[in-house]
This record gives sequence, structure tokens and C-alpha cells, in this order.
Amino acid sequence: MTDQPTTLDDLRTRIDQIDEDMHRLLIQRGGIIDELVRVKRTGETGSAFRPGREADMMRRLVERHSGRLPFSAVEHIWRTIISGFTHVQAPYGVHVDGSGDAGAMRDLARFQMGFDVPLTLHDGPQAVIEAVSASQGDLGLIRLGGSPTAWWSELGEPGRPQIMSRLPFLIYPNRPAAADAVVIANHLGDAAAEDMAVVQFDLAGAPPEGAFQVLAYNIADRWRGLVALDKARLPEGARTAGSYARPVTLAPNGGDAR
Ligand SMILES: O=C(O)C(=O)C[C@]1(C(=O)O)C=C[C@@H](O)C=C1
Repeated sequence: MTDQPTTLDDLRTRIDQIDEDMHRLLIQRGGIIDELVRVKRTGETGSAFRPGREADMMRRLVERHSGRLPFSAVEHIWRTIISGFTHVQAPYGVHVDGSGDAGAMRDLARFQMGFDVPLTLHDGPQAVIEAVSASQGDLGLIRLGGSPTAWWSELGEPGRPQIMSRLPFLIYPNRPAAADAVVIANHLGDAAAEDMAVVQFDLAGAPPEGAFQVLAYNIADRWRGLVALDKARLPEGARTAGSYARPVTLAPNGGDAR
């Protein structure tokens, strides 16, 4: 007796079974939302966004992944799930700095936050900061690099938004949605990830090459910059604009799927 060859129908039956299992698990995950809102008291802060927790989850996703599916697909699926869960707990909008490459910033926002979150494009970082500041739980996405203004100068001050995460968080060759940006939000208590502090520097001249990790800068009469420092190396009295989880660089040969 010979084994019957596997047919296309057999393979599709297996795929349907796996899809059903994944969907059932997603529905189960959704069943936790009401309790999450109650336990986190999301109604009081108006925001469910917890970047420190998200960073832990994404690190574990990298460690677990193997197989043929490109890691970028898996990352995007999880980003859509997490962002969807955040939005269902407390609706929010995302304000995007479209003053540079608006297309790249929109891609980043959609990769990171999915398509269910309303997105508004603004003509510069200051407009993003004002929109977030006037909201309860909205997020802002601001492009890093050289800037005609020192837009960061009020970030982190009482009553003003602060930097909460740096994107992209996972760095690997040919990753989609690779625009270099920060996420800002109004102060969210214990929500911040704190391994990297973001500090404002105001110097008479440009700092020596490589002296700091420069996120953004403005050159006018002085050199004004937004610099990332290890939290442990934070100078006393530094003017912080927020903090974020240290991005993870995946080894280029870390497996066929990465
Ligand atoms: O862990 C939480 O606090 C959640 O709200 C859950 C969840 C998720 O979907 O896993 C959603 C939003 C947060 O930013 C982090 C994680």
C-alpha cells in the first residue's frame, strides 16, 4: 500500500485549522480587555499606552521567532494587535510630523499603530506637540535629525508632553517603516521605559563627533541638541525631555527569518 500524496486541499485544511486556532486565541486575548481597563484604571489617565511593557514583549517576540515567515511580518502583526488593544481600552489619535518625508512618517505610523487609529498629518513638530498637549491620550510622532527649530525645548516640563519611545525599536537590514522618530505623549505615571534618558543640550558650538548620541539638533547662534544618554550616566541637573527603551539591533545573520 502506498501513501497518498499530500494534496492542495489537505494543505488548505491544515491552514484553515491553524487560522481558526489563531483567531480563537485573539478572541480570548480580547476577552481580557475589560479587566485590563479596570485594573489599570485607564479611565483615570485616558491612555492605555505602556511603552516599557511593549518593549519587553517585542524583545521576547524576537527571541521566539524562527521559520520562513519574515520577522517584519510578525512584528507588524503584533504591532497591529497591541495598538488595537491600546485603542480599544482608551481611544486615541496619532499626530504625525509631516514636515520632512511625510510618506515615510505615515508608513511608520501605520506600521506601528495599525489602521484603526485616526492619523492627522501636521506641518511640523510644534503643531504635533500642541495637538498632543491639548489631548488626553493622543500620541505624537516626530522625525529626528537636523531641524530649523529646537522643537524639543519644552518637552518634559510640567504639563507638557514628553518623549516615551524611539522608533524603530527593532533594527534589522531592509526593515520596512525605518524612519527615525520619537513618540511623545502626555505624562503617564509609571508607563515610561527608562533605560535611555533624553537630554537637552545647549552649547556654544557643535560637540565633537561621536561625543553623544544626537537625536535632533538645531544650529543657529548656538548648537541646540536633543541627546540620548544611558540613564545611569545622566548628569545632575540635566534637562530631560523624556526617556525610552534602548532599541535592539538584530544580528544580520540571526536566522533566515530575521
Ligand atoms: O499590558 C498592558 O498594560 C496592556 O494594556 C496590554 C497591551 C497589549 O495589547 O499587550 C496594550 C497596550 C500597552 O501599551 C501594552 C500592552
